[in-house]
Amino acid sequence: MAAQQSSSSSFLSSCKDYYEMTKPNVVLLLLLTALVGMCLASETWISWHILLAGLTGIGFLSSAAAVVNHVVDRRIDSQMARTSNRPVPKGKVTPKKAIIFASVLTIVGYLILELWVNRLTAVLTLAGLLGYAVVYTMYLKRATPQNIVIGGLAGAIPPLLGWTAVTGEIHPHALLLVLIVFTWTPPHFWALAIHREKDYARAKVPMLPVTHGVEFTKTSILLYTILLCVVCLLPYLIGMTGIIYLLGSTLLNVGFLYYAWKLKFGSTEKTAMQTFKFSIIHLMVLFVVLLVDHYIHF
Ligand code: HEM
Ligand SMILES: CC(C)=CCC/C(C)=C/CC/C(C)=C/COP(=O)(O)OP(=O)(O)O
Repeated sequence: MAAQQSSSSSFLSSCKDYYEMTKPNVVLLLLLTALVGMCLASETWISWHILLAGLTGIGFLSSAAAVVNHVVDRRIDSQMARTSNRPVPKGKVTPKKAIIFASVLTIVGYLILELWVNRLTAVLTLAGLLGYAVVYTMYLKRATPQNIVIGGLAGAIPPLLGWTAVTGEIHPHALLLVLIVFTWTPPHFWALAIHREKDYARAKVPMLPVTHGVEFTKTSILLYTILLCVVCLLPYLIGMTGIIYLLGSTLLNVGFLYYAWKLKFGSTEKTAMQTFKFSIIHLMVLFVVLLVDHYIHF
């Protein structure tokens, strides 16, 4: 009885480790942006089977990319306080088992997209996986402080994946959604990188605060946030969205600008982390506002 109990609790804790490697919170936000891409692609309700198969396939391939990142980065992760407790550096999951898990997710996810959605979405999602797991993680992250600017393209692609899942075509409106996430990524990540600068320096990862200093990074965050405000206006200016989006995105952008300004000119120890946390709320609410605006269009 006791042996049975301990084997079931070790099975549960093993499931928890595999789940953790998929970066579930990141993948959930990626899926929200994909869902919004799907809904904005059509004037009518989208079919349930595209919605389910599309989100499952995109979710599986994004999760697979996150698992590969855990394996490739295990040395770096073991040297940073934020990541040293992850399942692979802790030895709770072997790299081999993690790669088998990532492979299963990749094959199943790809087949779902190829068989029940369309080939364009399957291929673009696979490109997103390779962009994050290979181009960003294996190369850019270790090579240049512009790593997250270029690598950010992989994380920005889900709205396009959602759009192509519904229409089978690449549309300029979908690319504009990608541009919003792409411009949002540098202030999102660099705020955290300032807070964790010592971690990155110790692990010898050339993140911007390590190579160019904290002040330069704060200026870059402010400039990208201003750029984000301009990019966020475009959907309204080209008639893609209505007044609800204009009001909602303006409020959110004022909030982001407030944090970016404070970080540069009146920062306390907490401001970088507050800016990072706000960035996540900003993107999440922005995409919900896009959705509301789409269905209640004045
Ligand atoms: C190259 C691009 C990106 C980089 C380098 C990056 C980096 C990071 C890092 C280092 C964390 C902290 C993770 C942790 O504490 O375990 C994080 C958290 C997060 N990121 Fe990003 N990110 C990127 C793109 C994105 C994108 C595109 C999204 C969603 C659309 C996103 C959503 C999130 C969320 C939701 C969290 C919070 C995770 C949690 O609390 O568990 N990130 N990001
Ligand atoms: C198919 C598709 C859309 C794939 C993209 C999927 C994906 C998981 C993108 C997220 C970007 C992200 C969290 C980067 C952080 O990596 P990091 O190594 O800098 O952060 P860490 O130190 O927390 O691991």
